[in-house]
Amino acid sequence: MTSFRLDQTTVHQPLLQEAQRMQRPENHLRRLIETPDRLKRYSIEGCGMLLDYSRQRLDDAARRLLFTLEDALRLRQRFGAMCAGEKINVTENRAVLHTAARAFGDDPIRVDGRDVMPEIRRVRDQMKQFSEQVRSGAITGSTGKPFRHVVVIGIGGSYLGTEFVSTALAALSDRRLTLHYLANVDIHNFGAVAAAIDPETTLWVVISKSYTTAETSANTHQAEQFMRDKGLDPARHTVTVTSKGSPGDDPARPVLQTFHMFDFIGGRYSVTSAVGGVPLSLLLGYDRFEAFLLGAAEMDRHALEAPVAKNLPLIAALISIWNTSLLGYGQQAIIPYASPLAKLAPHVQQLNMESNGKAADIQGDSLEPPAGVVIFGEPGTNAQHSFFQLAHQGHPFPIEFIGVRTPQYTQYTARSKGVTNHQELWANLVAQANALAAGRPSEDRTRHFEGNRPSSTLVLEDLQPINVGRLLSFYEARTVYEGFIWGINSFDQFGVELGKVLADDLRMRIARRNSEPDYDFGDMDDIGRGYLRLLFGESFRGRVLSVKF
Ligand SMILES: O=P(O)(O)OC[C@H]1O[C@H](O)[C@H](O)[C@@H](O)[C@@H]1O
Repeated sequence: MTSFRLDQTTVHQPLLQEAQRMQRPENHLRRLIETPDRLKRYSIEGCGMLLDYSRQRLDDAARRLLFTLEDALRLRQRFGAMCAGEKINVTENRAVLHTAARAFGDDPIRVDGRDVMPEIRRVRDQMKQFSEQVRSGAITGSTGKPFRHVVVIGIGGSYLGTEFVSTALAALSDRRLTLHYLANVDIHNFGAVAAAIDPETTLWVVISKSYTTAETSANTHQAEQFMRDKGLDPARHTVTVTSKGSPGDDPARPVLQTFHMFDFIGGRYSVTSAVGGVPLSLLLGYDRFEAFLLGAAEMDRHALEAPVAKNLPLIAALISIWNTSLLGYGQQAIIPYASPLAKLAPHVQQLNMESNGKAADIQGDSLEPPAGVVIFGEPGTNAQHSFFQLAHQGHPFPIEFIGVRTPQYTQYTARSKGVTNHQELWANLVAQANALAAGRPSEDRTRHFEGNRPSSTLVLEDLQPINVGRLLSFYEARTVYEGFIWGINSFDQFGVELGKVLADDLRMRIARRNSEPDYDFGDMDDIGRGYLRLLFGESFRGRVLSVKF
């Protein structure tokens, strides 16, 4: 039988032995990076990107073995099946076709025998037309004024990826239009947005695949009430991005326009669908959005076609598995030395951790230990001045650094200590990766740097839409490949359900108290009761609080 998960391959035990061998002092990264041509032999280029993994704890023997996983687990073949519309989301019996959202050829992509491309093209055309009409002022708010504020209401996959891309490309945006996000149900979030917009010139873009998400519903109600209070008709200031037939696609509740999402594109993989497409083409212009899609499509092809030794996301996935499941690191950081990529780590947190934080394989059998890795990150150099103390001397974690060769602003060239800001940034990027790898021994333990801390560096030429598209698809493909190696379904998310069910019950009880002031939560469990009493100004024991905190 062919294996579908790492720990069932014949190469698993040998890989564990290789990982053991890497613990020996002679395999310290300080030694590995001194081997001849290390950088040349442990870096690859493709799709306008460079991946340097010379500072990973790998030597030729370990790498050779790691690369055999491609064949043992038929990784690219499985990636191909995904792109061809096979229903690899087995628990939900769905195809996984985020790659179709940026496919531009004439080839059909079929699900259950039906070509999905005509619908995808239709939504793309709709986005192009709508964004052009809004940007030109042909479509206006209800009082005839052009839209100047776009508020995206959505959470999780209906928010994070778009925020990553809009932040990355903000320098190219139409400065007449301001994009705001309303994700959290926290009223502070709504209050801040309400204070920043001008209702007459505001377009609300409600994004929800299900259109039943509690936070999104609450914020949409809040927005509708706010518009009515200002004497404006919310329907004439709203578009929805949602699944066909959802409550957000109800002809009985008309809005300016509805853009469809499809069940074969999961929320966290949906940036290249209308989820990202509507806000990004409003902000940047449709042509820039399309350039972004073309970059993502190019990386999809690379991920599928490049042989393992030259395949950027596949190598990144193998390294991630090597670090997590073989060397035993439980965390990874993404540290872009480019502030426009500040929202990359929050996006990849959802993309990767919601996809791969799983305890069962695709056949429903237990995984011990569970799959997944904790991902976090902040831009450098800021990170150096906050948590890098721990990176250098505390509990170690692998890092993915990202460098950008040409910044978005090239006109500010004042020099400090003989260098420009951008050059200073690069000096730090290179220094950090070296310091982590090589360390610096000292007799004084407080000043001792153990080193041997792995990192990779991804270099992009610039932050134009095409490269941001490539980067987005790189992380998607990396996540998918990791899931294939662990043998899990990276496309469901049952782990988020339990908390929602419990919140439903609590919401009902709070609503009951709102209408029945005598209801004291008496039929609840002790701890839950205590917290709901607290919310209504009583102590855990049911007395009215005298001191407010
Ligand atoms: O797009 P929606 O249906 O509103 O879902 C928004 C988000 O909420 C859920 O809880 C999931 O964890 C996410 O994967 C999803 O993207």
